[in-house]
Amino acid sequence: MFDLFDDIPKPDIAWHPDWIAADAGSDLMGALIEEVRWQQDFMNTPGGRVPLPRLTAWQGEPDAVYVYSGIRNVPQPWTPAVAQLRDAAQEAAGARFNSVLLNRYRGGLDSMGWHADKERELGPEPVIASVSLGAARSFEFRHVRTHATHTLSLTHGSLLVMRGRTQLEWVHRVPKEPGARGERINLTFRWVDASKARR
Ligand SMILES: O=C(O)CCC(=O)C(=O)O
Ligand SMILES: [Fe+2]
Repeated sequence: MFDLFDDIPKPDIAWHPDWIAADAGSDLMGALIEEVRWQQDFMNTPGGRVPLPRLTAWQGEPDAVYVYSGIRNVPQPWTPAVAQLRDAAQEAAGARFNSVLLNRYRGGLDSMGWHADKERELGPEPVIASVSLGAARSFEFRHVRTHATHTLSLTHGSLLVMRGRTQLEWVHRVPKEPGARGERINLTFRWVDASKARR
């Protein structure tokens, strides 16, 4: 039948809300808080250098060098809980990952602004596997041309796989939610081809 809404674009994603059981997810979150070397990074804005509104870490193979804001980021070695999640994410996504960006949202005022993960070293149609633990937060997609939006609640133990043209056609963010209580950790597993990096 003719459907008025057939034209509304949808991001190319796979969504597994109950990917990790709640107890196992809580154990993993505790391990990640302990074993990961969390750091406070800064970004350059017209108003000066400001702290990112979250803690971050970058792990992976030594050659998975990632350049952003002109900074060459050499990954930290894999730690045990991260490596365990990487193996499971590879299996679920049917793709290989040589690095991961970890984000730690300390509360509802921590956030990540609109962006697409489309650095050259990720290639044109990257598969990105995003694991969420802890406090559920909204994850919004916005279509770059139509501004259509799509919102998911990234719950404890969930896996979101983004692929195909998602990074070309959509931006995404984790908005501030002053009412959200508690910490959240997110891991986005990627394949970085350092030879494609801008130099
Ligand atoms: O915390 C999230 O769910 C988003 C993470 C993200 O978009 C990224 O690391 O590029
Ligand atoms: Fe992202």
